[in-house]
Amino acid sequence: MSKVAVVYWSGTGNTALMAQAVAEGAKAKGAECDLLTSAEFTADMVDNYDAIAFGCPAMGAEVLEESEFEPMFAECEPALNGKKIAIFGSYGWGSGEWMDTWEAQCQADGVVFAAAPLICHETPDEAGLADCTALGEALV
Ligand SMILES: Cc1cc2nc3c(=O)[nH]c(=O)nc-3n(C[C@H](O)[C@H](O)[C@H](O)COP(=O)(O)O)c2cc1C
Repeated sequence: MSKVAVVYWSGTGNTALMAQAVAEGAKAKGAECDLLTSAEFTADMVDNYDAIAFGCPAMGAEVLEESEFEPMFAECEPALNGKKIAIFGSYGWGSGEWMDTWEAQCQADGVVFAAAPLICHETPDEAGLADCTALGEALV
C-alpha cells in the first residue's frame, strides 16, 4: 500500500482545510495517509513515505511561514531529491508569488511533482476543495 504524508502549517485554518481534502483524496485512492502539522514532521521522516504533500500559506511578504514551516522544509530539502511531492497553500491579497518561488525552489531540489502546485484564495470554496482532493489522488 502506498504511504502518503500531508504536512502543513495553517494560522487561520484555510490551508488546514486544503490539507484535509488532500488527505481525503489520497485515502480515496487507497493510500495510507498521515495528516501532520509542520511541528509534527522532521526530515528523518521523509523516507517513511512514498509521496508527501506540503502545504503552507503565503506569509510575511510572499514567503513561507518563517518560524515553523520554513525551517522544517529547509531541513527536509536535501532528502527531497527524486521524491514524489506536491505543494499547496492559501493566500490573501497577493498573486501567488510565494508559490512560484517555492515551486522553483523545489525544482532546484530535484523533486518529482505529482501534480501542479495548487493555491486557493483565502478559505477554499467547493471547487478549490475538489482540486485539493484531486491533488491528493495524484500523489498515489
Ligand atoms: C502575517 C501574514 C502575512 C501574510 N502575507 C501574505 C502575502 O505575502 N501574500 C498573500 O497573498 N497573502 C498573505 N497573507 C494572507 C494569508 O496567506 C491568507 O489569509 C491565508 O488564507 C492564510 O492561510 P491559513 O488560514 O492557512 O493561515 C498573510 C497573512 C498574514 C497573517
